[in-house]
Amino acid sequence: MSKFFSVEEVAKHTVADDCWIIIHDGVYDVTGFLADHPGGKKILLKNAGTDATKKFDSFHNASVLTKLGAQYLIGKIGEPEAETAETDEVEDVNPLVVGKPFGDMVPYSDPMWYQDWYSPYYNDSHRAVRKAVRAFVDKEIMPFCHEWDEAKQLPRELYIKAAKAGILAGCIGEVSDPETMVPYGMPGGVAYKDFDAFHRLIVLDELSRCASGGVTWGLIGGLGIGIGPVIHFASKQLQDLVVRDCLSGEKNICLAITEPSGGSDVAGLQTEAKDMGDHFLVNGEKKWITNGVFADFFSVAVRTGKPGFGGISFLLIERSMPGVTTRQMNCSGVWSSGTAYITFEDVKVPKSHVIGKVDKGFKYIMQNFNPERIGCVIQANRFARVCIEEAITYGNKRETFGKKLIDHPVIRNKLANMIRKVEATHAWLEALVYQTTQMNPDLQAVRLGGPIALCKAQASRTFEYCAREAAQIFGGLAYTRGGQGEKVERLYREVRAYAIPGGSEEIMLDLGVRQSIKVGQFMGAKM
Ligand code: HEM
Repeated sequence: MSKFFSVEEVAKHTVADDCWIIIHDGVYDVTGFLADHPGGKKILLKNAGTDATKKFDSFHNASVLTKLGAQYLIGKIGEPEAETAETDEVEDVNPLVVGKPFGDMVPYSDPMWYQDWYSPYYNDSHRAVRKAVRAFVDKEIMPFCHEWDEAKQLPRELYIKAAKAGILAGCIGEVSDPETMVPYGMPGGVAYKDFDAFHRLIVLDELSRCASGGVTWGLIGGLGIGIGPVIHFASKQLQDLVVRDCLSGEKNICLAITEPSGGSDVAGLQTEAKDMGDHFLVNGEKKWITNGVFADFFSVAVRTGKPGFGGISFLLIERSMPGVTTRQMNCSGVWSSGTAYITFEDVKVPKSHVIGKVDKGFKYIMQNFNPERIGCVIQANRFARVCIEEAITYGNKRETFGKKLIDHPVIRNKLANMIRKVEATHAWLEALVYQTTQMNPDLQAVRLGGPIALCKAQASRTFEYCAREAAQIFGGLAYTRGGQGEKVERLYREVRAYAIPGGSEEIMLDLGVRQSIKVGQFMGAKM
């Protein structure tokens, strides 16, 4: 039980060897912190013995108190509360509430169905997943994103914890044999057979609330796209080798397609796999490979046949195979995700490690693109949403020219434009995800490829726009790593990691129109 102090008692502790401060009704003895306070010693002494809540809030994120401040907390202002008898009184019901709201209610900081709008897509099982993943992210991820980014890696325990919480399995497509391949239950206690595309959307969306592409790419980036070819096209033997270990967080897999000579032009890839009878001899380089720094398995696109898209195959390469080397790349963002430059030098890959059929790899790459791009949309749009949340919250506390930022029409105009883009993108995303739950999978590549490509470009441009506008609202704080502008500064650096990989905006926009025109022609459009 905490100790209680009166305001008068705190007011007696105002000198360098005995300095107390009140923040949000907590009493902090900061004597031992004076020399280390990043904002300086004098400012604490100037406010010693007083309630400095307002000033504290204007200079810090709330997390500073829970993370760093906790060690200086010595008690609370007030008196111990008397035990209250339980009553049968009915709680006040807010007349504005129409359903079951969830989250902190900052406008537009969550999708509208969280703020209790009616939606045809979600039921109680989705609410259970939402709650479970949010609790996990708030406790296990959110407080540590900055330090993991600076350290350029995620702790191994995070993969294990995320696996146990069902988050790893909740971010990939359906596996053929969940009984043996999925080691833990799904989030929110939902049965595997009932876990649908909207549960998956929620898992990734909630995960992205951490506002770190380093964390999302680091935790599930390589897994989500690297395991796709394995679960959909590989032999049972390869699936047994890879899937369970990756879903238990013990091992990592990545997808290696892009090369130093080209990214979006997949058909031009050059890494060579020479048929040597009982094995392939692989030589080549891969670049910008998410999770490549620490991956145990690599789903690698190689050239086994003629030039162009007809001569590409997929091989499962293991790090333990001699000739595999990876090094960390220095990118502008997503630091903790282990982006790698990989060299394969005379790597002998047994024929049993061919994923699917030889020379059919291009088709597998194409099929992998739709879920990958939907994943990019989910992350980018949640990041854009975080920019709205941060900007609204900051705008309500920061004052300039005698009034709060939010009271300046120019700031509200910025927010309005951010909001309309994010909400439009989210509605399109949900409509597309719904199609994936209804449409014959063979039709999806043709009918959904174009709209998903356009939606990816829509999401990354929305993200870029919102990161820019939030950075303007935060001013210098978003130009400095850490502190109050931490999330916005980091996200601003990470925009390109969504606008380029998985199909650059330029390719997405062009593909979206080309494919829609073809579909229109097949459907008899008179153009
Ligand atoms: C338990 C009490 C406190 C703790 C643990 C604490 C911690 C910190 C930390 C970690 C920073 C670095 C920036 C960040 O990470 O947010 C910082 C900066 C700062 N703090 Fe505190 N602080 C405390 C109390 C206060 C109080 C009471 C004031 C003012 C009355 C204050 C004024 C400042 C200022 C002016 C900065 C620099 C902000 C900037 O760089 O823009 N701090 N503090």
